[in-house]
Amino acid sequence: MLSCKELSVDVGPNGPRILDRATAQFKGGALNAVIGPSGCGKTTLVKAMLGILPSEGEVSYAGERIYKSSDLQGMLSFAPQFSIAHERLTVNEALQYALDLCVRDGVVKAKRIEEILKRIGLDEHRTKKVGDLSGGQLRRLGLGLELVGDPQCMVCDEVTSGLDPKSEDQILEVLQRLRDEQEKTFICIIHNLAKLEEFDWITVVYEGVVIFQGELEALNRYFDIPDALHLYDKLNEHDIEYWRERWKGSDTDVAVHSEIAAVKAPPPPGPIAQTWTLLLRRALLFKRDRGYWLLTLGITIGFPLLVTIFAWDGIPQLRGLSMDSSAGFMERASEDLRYRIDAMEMASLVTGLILFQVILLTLMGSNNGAREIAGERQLYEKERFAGLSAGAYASSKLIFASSVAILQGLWMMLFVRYICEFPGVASLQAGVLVLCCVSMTAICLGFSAIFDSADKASLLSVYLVGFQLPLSGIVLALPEALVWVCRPFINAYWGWGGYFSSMLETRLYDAYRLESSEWIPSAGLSLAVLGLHFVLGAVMVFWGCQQKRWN
Ligand SMILES: Nc1ncnc2c1ncn2[C@@H]1O[C@H](COP(=O)(O)OP(=O)(O)OP(=O)(O)O)[C@@H](O)[C@H]1O
Repeated sequence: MLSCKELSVDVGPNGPRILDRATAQFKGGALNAVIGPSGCGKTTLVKAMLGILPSEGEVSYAGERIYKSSDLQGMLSFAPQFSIAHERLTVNEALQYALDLCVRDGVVKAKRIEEILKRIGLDEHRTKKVGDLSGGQLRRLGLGLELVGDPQCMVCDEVTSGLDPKSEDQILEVLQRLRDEQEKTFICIIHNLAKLEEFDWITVVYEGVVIFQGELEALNRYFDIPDALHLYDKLNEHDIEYWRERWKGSDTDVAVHSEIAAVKAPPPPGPIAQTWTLLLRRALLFKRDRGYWLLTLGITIGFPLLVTIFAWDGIPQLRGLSMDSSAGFMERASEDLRYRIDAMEMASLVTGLILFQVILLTLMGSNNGAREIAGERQLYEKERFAGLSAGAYASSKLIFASSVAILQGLWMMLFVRYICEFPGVASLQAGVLVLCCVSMTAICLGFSAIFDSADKASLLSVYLVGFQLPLSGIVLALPEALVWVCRPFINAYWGWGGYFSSMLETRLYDAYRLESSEWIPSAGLSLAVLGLHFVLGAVMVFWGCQQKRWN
């Protein structure tokens, strides 16, 4: 079934070799165990075979060479060390969404979900939230999630580790029944050597090298031990070179299994159907995550309120200045010193208020995007391995986060404009504020797709927001040489400029011009630059989602 030849994994170009010329063959329609002391390279071996880790050497499945993970799609599934599913979904929902991402045919899906629930013994727990399951139930759900695509072969990393004996037996029973009734192949990394008699074929890995393959009896004979529990003591008696050479020179024939033909499941649904499924699941998870939606709602409503609080004292004068530009205004301003000072103060208040709106929108953008992908990266990697398209995933994240950002930008514009009676072209202001929030959301989503840790992505997003004010050069003067190095990348500058330009035909704009003659970008240019920021963010999201980020 699955086999590898001279497979090696190095950590980085000059790093240590953590898998060294491993050669192994796993048995089809059987329970295969992979054992070895902790840290010996079991996970590395299976991940290298599945194309999850870059490696040198050959991998084959049913006699066909495998070059990348996607070559195994529809034939093999992988259950990583820690079962992963969204904690806020019920067992039924987790399985249903996994099926929707993996299987096209509605009748097959309805039948399969019932079969899986019964097989993994979670039928009566189908309405329980994943987060409320016990360790054993969680592992069984993990298995159920691997079964949705009906793969011929399943690789399970420590599917029984850390479980009580009863739960361990339950899981092994599920695997054995699947082997006997459906000829499924399992390759399981296990730690409990007392359970080896339940397995048909055993692979021993030691210090990154495969040093034995065979049945339990042959293992006991080969290592000259009374039972498998003595294996690790025996391994310690010699160094790795001894064991490597002994296995190389041994006449044990591992090519004993007749090759089973590959069976490939039908292709998964197309990217549009997968995007739709992911959007539905994201909306449900958003609704269930009370803390997150309360925070999002809180900042969406609270931030515009904050802006108007800061505007409060100046609102009466603001209203006086906000009418359309009328003839004689400039003349009057230049004659009347008092009026001129008032106008300049108003212009500086408005500058601050616009900047404040824009900065708060970038903060909302960082909240929308920074944790979105990195926070569920392992789940995504697992679903991608099972057939989820990276493009569908990236699109669903962009659509969902941008929808939230559009609402936030619109609400900020409407609320502040109404309370402060800001003049200017409403559609331009809405466009600029919405795009400010959406583009920052996309950039932070990009960080979330590029970095493997949600904390790193959040930290970078917070720094980016923190630098908006000083690097925009609006309130604090930037050194001349830096102005046009920084500004093209500073969301807040274009948000501010675009908004200010929407007031071109008003007294406020003229009042600002009394104080400053600096160039202000037009609303059109600002919208174009913010649009480019969004495109950059979207490219980062698509590129980041294409990369492999397994733990
Ligand atoms: N990215 C990495 N960088 C450096 N060392 C690594 C990396 N990944 C794994 N290793 C090292 O390679 C060795 C094999 O790791 P692996 O996870 O394959 O072991 P394992 O046998 O599955 O361990 P366990 O049974 O404890 O899960 C370990 O010493 C581990 O520290």
